[in-house]
Amino acid sequence: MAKNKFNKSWLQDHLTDPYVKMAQKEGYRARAVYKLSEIDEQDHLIKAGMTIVDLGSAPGSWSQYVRNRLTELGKSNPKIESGKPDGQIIAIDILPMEDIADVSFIQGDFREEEGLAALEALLPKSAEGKVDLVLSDMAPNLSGVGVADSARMAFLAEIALDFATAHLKPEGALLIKCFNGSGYSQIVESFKKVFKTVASRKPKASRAKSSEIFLLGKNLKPPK
Ligand SMILES: C[S@@+](CC[C@H](N)C(=O)[O-])C[C@H]1O[C@@H](n2cnc3c(N)ncnc32)[C@H](O)[C@@H]1O
Repeated sequence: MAKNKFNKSWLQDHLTDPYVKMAQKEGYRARAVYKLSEIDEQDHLIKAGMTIVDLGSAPGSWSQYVRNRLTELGKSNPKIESGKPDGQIIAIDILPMEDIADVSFIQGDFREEEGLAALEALLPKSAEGKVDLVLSDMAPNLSGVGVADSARMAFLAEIALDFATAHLKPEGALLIKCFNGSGYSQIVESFKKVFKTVASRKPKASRAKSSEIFLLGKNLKPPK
């Protein structure tokens, strides 16, 4: 009964949500795109020529947005073929994702060695060809038990941070989704050990009643 009530209220919110309508109109697969677009507009994350990794990419609206931005930026680079992005996009999700042109997608679990290795195999090989931006909208399947869900989310945040530490260029950035609950302050502390600047973002498209918050780290500190 309680579950039905929850589903009804979610459906009501979804049907009247302006971001859902806008996403449908603009051809994006999820309203989540407006969380990334707002943060990108504020923080100028996406720039021409970047290699960008999208963790937890399905159904694909963040990858679509990144592809659109890099294609827009490619218009002013005569070396880029018309309609092509000026940059590289690599995405991973446990779930399947319908193809997006110019996005290299791996279906795999980022927590598992196999998924991580498949992702790493797609990264640029040259020393100067490291990653510019790592995005993570990964979220666990919620159990409804706050402490357990926060712990799973914190684990995803930690492994995204490990990946970014290993693969980002010194001036690179990492944007991740977190829950502002138990474990959040530890994630912020971990970010502060790795990045010179750390900021939290709560974009308008992120529902006010959700504890979702995004953490942005920029410019790696030199390794000790
Ligand atoms: C909120 S959705 C992402 C939405 C996406 N940013 C978009 O704009 O379409 C979270 C995604 O994280 C994925 N995910 C969760 N844990 C993961 C893991 N360990 N490895 C890969 N993907 C994972 C889920 O399968 C889900 O598709």
